[in-house]
Amino acid sequence: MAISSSCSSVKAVNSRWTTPSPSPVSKLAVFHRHSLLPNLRYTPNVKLTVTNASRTVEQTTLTEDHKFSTVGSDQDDPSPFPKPKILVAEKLGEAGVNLLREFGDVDCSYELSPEDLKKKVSESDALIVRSGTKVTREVFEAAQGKLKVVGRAGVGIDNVDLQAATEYGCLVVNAPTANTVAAAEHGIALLTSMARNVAQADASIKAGKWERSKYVGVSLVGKTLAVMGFGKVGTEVARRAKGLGMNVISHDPYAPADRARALGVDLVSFDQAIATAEFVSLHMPLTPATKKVFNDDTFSKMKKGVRLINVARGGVIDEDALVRALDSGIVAQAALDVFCEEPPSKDSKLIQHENVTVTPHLGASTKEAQEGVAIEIAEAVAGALKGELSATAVNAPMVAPEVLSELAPYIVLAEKLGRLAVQLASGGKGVQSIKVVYRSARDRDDLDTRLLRAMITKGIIEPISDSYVNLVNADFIAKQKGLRISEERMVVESSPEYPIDSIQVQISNVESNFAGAVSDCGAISIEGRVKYGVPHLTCVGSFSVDVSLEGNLILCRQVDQPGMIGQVGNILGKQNVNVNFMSVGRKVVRKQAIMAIGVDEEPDKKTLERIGGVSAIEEFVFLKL
Ligand SMILES: NC(=O)c1ccc[n+]([C@@H]2O[C@H](COP(=O)([O-])OP(=O)(O)OC[C@H]3O[C@@H](n4cnc5c(N)ncnc54)[C@H](O)[C@@H]3O)[C@@H](O)[C@H]2O)c1
Ligand SMILES: O=C(O)[C@H](O)COP(=O)(O)O
Repeated sequence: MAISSSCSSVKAVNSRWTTPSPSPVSKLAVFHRHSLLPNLRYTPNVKLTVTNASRTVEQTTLTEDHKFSTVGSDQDDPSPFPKPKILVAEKLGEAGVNLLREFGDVDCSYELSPEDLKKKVSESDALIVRSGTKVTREVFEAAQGKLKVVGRAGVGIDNVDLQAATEYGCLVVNAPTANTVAAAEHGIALLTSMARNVAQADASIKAGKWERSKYVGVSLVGKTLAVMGFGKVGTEVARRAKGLGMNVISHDPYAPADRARALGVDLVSFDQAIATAEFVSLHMPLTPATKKVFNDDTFSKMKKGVRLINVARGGVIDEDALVRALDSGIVAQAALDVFCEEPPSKDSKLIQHENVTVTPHLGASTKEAQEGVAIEIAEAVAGALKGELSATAVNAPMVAPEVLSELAPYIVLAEKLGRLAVQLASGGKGVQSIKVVYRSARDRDDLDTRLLRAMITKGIIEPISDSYVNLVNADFIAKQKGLRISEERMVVESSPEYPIDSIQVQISNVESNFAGAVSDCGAISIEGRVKYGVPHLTCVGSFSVDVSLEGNLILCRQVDQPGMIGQVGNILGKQNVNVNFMSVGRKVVRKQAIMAIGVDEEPDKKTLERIGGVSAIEEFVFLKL
C-alpha cells in the first residue's frame, strides 16, 4: 500500500488550504525521553557524562529536542519526565539491578504467567529476561508499542521473537560476553565428569554401593574433540581441551580459519568433524539451520562410541534420535545442560538414560558470570532507553559511537529532508519511490548510511501516518507501506574530513503541490547540507537556496523582481511571525526565483493567503519541519 500525503499546502492560484497534520515532533517529544533513537538534535560541544558503577565516559554527543544534555542520577536530572519502567522478569545479579535502579523504576517480578507478563509489559519501557521467559509475538502485541527494549541477560536470543520485536520497533539487546568462560568451564566440567562417570558413581555410592569396576572411565589425552561452533564459547572450550592434551578440530562455516589455526585447531567440514571425533561438543546457536541438526542421519555418521556434550541449546539435537543412538551404542554417553523443553519432563527417556549426565541449564550460572551478565545487560538496556545505539543490538544495525557522533548533524538533516520531501508530494497516487543520493568525498565503503536511511524513512512516514519509526523498524515499516527507497553514492571532490557533502531526497512518480520543487528529471527533489553543525536546505527542484532548517519553512516561486523580500517580510512581520532565515535562488536573472523563508512561528491562514496574494508570487507552500 502506498502512502498519500495530506500535509499542509497552499497554492496561490486558488488559495486552497488543507489543515496541517499534527506536528510529529510534538507527538514524539515526550515519547523520546526514554526511547531508542531520540529525535536527535546536534548541539556542538555539548558534553554528556555517563556515570555508572563500572565506568565514567565523557563524550560529545547528541541531545534530544528538549535538550536533555545530561544523563545521570535522579538528583542530576531536572527532567519532569517520569523514569522509565523496567521489568526484570528473571533473577538478575544485584549489581545490574542496582545500576538499573539509578536510571529507572525497576520491577523485579519473577515466574510470571504468560498473562501476567503481557499485562506488565503493557506498562513497561523495558523488559529483561534470561532463557526461562518466552518473549513471544503476543507479548509484543500486548505491549502495544510501549516496550522499547528487551534485554536478554545472556547470549541465546532464541526465546525472543525477533521478527515481532522488529515489527513493533522494539530493540533487542543481549549480553554476549560475560558468561562465555562460565559456559566453557561447564562444558569442560561435563566432558571430564562424563568421561570418568562422576555423576553416576556419586549416585551409586550414595545409594550404598561400591562399584569400582562398573565405573571405569575413558582417558581424554590424545583423543579427538570436535567443537561444533567456533564462536566465543567454542573457542574457550577448544583452548581448555588443548590444555588437557586433546586433539581439537572444529566445524563452523563462519569462523575465520586463522583464528582456529592460532589455537592449533583445524576447521573441517561437518561430516568430517562428526566422523572423526571421539568427543563432540556443541556450541552453535539454535537457528532454523541448526534445529535438530543432530538427528538419526547425523548420529549414524558418527564414530561408534562417541561421547556428546551440549551446553548450547537443546533444540539442536533431535532428542528421540539421541535416545536411539544411545540405545544402539553409537553414542556411548551424553552430557547435557540444555533441553528442547526446559525443564524437561521428569520421565523423559533421555534424562533417565543411565548413560546420560544432566544439569539444569547451569552453563552461565557462576556468581562471576551472573554479576557480569547483569552489569552488561543493565548498561545495554539503560543505554538503549537513553537513545544510544547499543553495541549488542541483535535486531538493529550496530553503529559505532564514533560513527554516530560524526553522523549526528546529518541524522537531523536526513529526517528533516524526508519530512520536507513528503510534504511536497500531493495527488492520489501516494509516495512509493524514493531515491536518496549521498554526495561524499569518502571512499564508497567508508560511509554507513543505514542510520541516515532510517531517519529519512522516519521523516517521510511520520508526518502522514501514526506509525512510530525508529532504526529498528524503519526498513520493515517502509516495506509495509509500499515505499521503495534506493540509495546512491556519488564521490565528489571535497574534504574527506566531513562524511557527507550533501544529501538529496527525490520522490518520483508523484505530483507536487509546489511545482518549483520538481526537478528537470520530473521528480520532487530537495537537497541539504550541514553547515557549521546546522542542517541547511540548499536546493529545491533545480533552484539553489540556502536556508537553515529550523522552525518552519515557506517556499515561494515568484517572478524575480525587486521588493519581493520586503513585501513578504512585511506581511509576516505584521503578524509577529519571526523570520529566522531567508534565501532567494534563481536560474536566470529577472525570470523565475524561489524564495525560501525560515519562520519561527506558524503563520495563520490569513497571513499565508496574503503571501499568496502578492501578484508576483506564482505558488507557495508552507512546510513544517
Ligand atoms: N548453557 C548455557 O548456559 C550457555 C551459556 C552461554 C552460551 N550458551 C549457548 O552457547 C552457544 C554459543 O554461544 P557463544 O557465546 O559462543 O555464541 P557465538 O555467537 O560467539 O558462537 C556461535 C558460533 O556458532 C557458529 N555457527 C553458526 N551456525 C553454525 C552451524 N550451522 N554449524 C556450526 N557452527 C555454527 C557461529 O559462526 C559462531 O561462531 C549459544 O547457543 C548460546 O546460547 C549456553
Ligand atoms: O544463552 C545463554 O546465555 C545461556 O544459555 C544462559 O542462559 P540463562 O541466562 O538462562 O542462564
